[in-house]
Amino acid sequence: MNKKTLKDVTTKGKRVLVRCDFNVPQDSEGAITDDIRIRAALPTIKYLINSGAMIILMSHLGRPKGEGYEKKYSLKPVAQRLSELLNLKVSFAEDGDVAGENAKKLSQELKEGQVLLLENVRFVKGETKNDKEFARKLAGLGDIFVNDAFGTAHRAHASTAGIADFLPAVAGFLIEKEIAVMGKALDNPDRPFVAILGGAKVSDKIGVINNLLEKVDKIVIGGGMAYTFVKASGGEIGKSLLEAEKMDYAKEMLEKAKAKGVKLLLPVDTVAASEFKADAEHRVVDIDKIPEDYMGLDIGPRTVELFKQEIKDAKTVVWNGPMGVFEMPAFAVGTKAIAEALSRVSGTTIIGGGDSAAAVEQLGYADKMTHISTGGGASLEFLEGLELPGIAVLEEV
Ligand SMILES: Nc1ncnc2c1ncn2[C@@H]1O[C@H](COP(=O)(O)OP(=O)(O)OP(=O)(O)O)[C@@H](O)[C@H]1O
Ligand SMILES: O=C(O)[C@H](O)COP(=O)(O)O
Repeated sequence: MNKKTLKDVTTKGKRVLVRCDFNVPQDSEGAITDDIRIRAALPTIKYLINSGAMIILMSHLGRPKGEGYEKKYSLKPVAQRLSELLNLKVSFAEDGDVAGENAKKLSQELKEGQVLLLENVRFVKGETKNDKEFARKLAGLGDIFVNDAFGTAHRAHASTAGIADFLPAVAGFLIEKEIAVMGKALDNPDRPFVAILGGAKVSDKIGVINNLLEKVDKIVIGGGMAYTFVKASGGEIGKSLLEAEKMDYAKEMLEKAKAKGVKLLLPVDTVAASEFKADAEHRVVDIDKIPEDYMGLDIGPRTVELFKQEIKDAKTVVWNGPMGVFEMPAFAVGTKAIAEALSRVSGTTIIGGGDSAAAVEQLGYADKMTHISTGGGASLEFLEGLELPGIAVLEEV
């Protein structure tokens, strides 16, 4: 990486603003169900503690609308978990303005080696708009900016990009590690190279397929991503997740794959449910014959076998996005089967995304994978070969 890191700057006695990606999955009560992203930030935070910096952490959580404090999206549970993991008090700036009076006061009071977490930066509209004034306000809290939020490095937001206009900006250890490991695996990948896409952020991630078709030998599409393709091919998808404006694009991608000789695989069957609920009535149906009032919430058994066959002999696999609503046991079968199939691949396996990583970890396959990236969309954009805005703004060596 040709970017400066933490080690290239003096941090002792400095207020260091660190952008992390603490966008962790939570249950309906707000309890954190997977803390990989918090643990992944610890090397940077511990280094700063030991170097005598005053540490001010920033993150987003979920996608609030930018209209001030909302309990559901508060980072307070993250402050508690972080404090347990560090075995150290982590102050929390309860502040709907994020960088308002309370945050200012608490950041001024920090002593060397102490840690403060700000509230969810997306409580302020200016964050996702990369607003200059909000970036300036955040920057006003510190002396140095460290970006360690690999999972959010594909967003040009105030706390990931704009802030670098006002402070010296360097990379944290997580960003450094992600780029090193993925760069090495993906620079000249062993083939067959297979990408598996799923999840629910369809409009966000469907766009990567165009570039992926230039890089991979096969693309396997499951999860919420599949139904737009099925519908675009003339299938009946009932109430399944659909990105209607992307249907033409999906059609184009199916044609492009054919023209390029890249195998693009869609599910052949699905577990369709009467509602989006853990105990909903459900049954297996053909992927293109989902009844009108049903929705596909997992890949079906024939699809599992088909996908497993395609993965078996791969030499490089990148997986992003679960195959179904794995948080509900009735719809977790496909994701579990794919995770298991990946754990047997002898080549390089890279898992990207908050939920995909959580699924692999919960199933006990984490140590069977080459790399579990903290980035979902970010790792896909990295794989596409795009420059991530949160990294582009950092100072060069
Ligand atoms: N068929 C489906 N219908 C609706 N939701 C689905 C379906 N399949 C998977 N999902 C949901 O997709 C979500 C995960 O998607 P997402 O695209 O956010 O992946 P991710 O691995 O978390 O990546 P990122 O870190 O980019 O968010 C899960 O909460 C899961 O329940
Ligand atoms: O989960 C992610 O992929 C990152 O935290 C980025 O979140 P976003 O897609 O809401 O920007």
